[in-house]
Amino acid sequence: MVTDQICGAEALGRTRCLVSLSTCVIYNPAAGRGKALRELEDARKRFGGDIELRPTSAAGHAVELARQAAQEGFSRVVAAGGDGTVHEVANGLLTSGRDDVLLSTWPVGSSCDYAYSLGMLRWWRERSTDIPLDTMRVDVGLVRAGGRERYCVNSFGVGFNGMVTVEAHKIRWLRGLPLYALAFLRAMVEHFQTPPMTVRFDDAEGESPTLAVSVNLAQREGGFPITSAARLDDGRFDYLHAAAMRRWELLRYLPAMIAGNLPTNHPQLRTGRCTRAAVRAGVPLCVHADGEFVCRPEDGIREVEIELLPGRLLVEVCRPFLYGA
Ligand SMILES: Nc1ncnc2c1ncn2[C@@H]1O[C@H](COP(=O)(O)OP(=O)(O)OP(=O)(O)O)[C@@H](O)[C@H]1O
Repeated sequence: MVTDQICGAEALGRTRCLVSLSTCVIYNPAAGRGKALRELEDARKRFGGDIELRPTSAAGHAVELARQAAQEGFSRVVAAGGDGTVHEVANGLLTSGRDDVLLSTWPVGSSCDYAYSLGMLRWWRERSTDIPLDTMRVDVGLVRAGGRERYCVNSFGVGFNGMVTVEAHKIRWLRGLPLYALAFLRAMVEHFQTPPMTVRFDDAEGESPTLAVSVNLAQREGGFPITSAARLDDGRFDYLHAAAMRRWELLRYLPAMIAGNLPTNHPQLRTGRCTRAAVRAGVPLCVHADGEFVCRPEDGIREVEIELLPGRLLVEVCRPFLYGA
């Protein structure tokens, strides 16, 4: 039951609150490699205590908690954690039957790529209590693979990118970009392969050896700004298709990936925009959506597709810091 709760923005005093919002914070105590709890204690002091805090008890639980919060009538649901928590909370809201619930982010996770594009990461880190927050309707992706269906809000990766996620989940002692850079190097050693794949962007289909396919709504994937021109509400995915690359080339381009300036004229690096994409392979695929597994090779799934749903989600943004400005 929602009572008289104070919205986080109102509790900031000088910060403008758009409407009187009832706020439920869903937090992942495991996020940020266990450092989330400390940051949340800090947040409690910053935002005041009159916000409903609900912890997750296991992976996947945030989906259920978010759906429940929307159905109980909360008007704002905060995902406090990393991209995995945002992914789950977004999936809960998008399957709740309500499209007017505001998704906000308290980025206490490891990489927080979505919060980066929303401007919320810098807002959070700078403790920018006098900068007003705003709302924005953004696009989401609907992913289908082997009878599974789920929403994605930030990034979608097939092949090598999925294997980087496998390695990132094994590393407990790093956070953010260093974590994903190490996971990248490990994946390069352990899982480098370029099997033939049939890749379709809208109606253009082609078959080629493929290292990785990224189809992103936002700018960063695993901390790397590989689709840095992406806009959250432009009705398009930004994609990067890394075809028949060699190991040494991948290593050579790591600094460019970190800096967000991959070459635009490399014959094996194809970029563009689309509203639908599909990948089919002769080998089982490793696929992530927002850093969470859609499928791993052991699932035996060889086909995956993603479709853009324009303006499906209402999110809280910090406009001065939008897109990492
Ligand atoms: N109570 C919990 N116990 C263990 N794992 C959990 C719990 N709640 C959520 N999880 C899982 O923890 C994983 C990591 O969460 P999250 O992505 O939010 O943090 P992170 O990995 O630190 O951040 P990022 O994805 O931005 O690098 C997710 O797969 C999520 O499902």
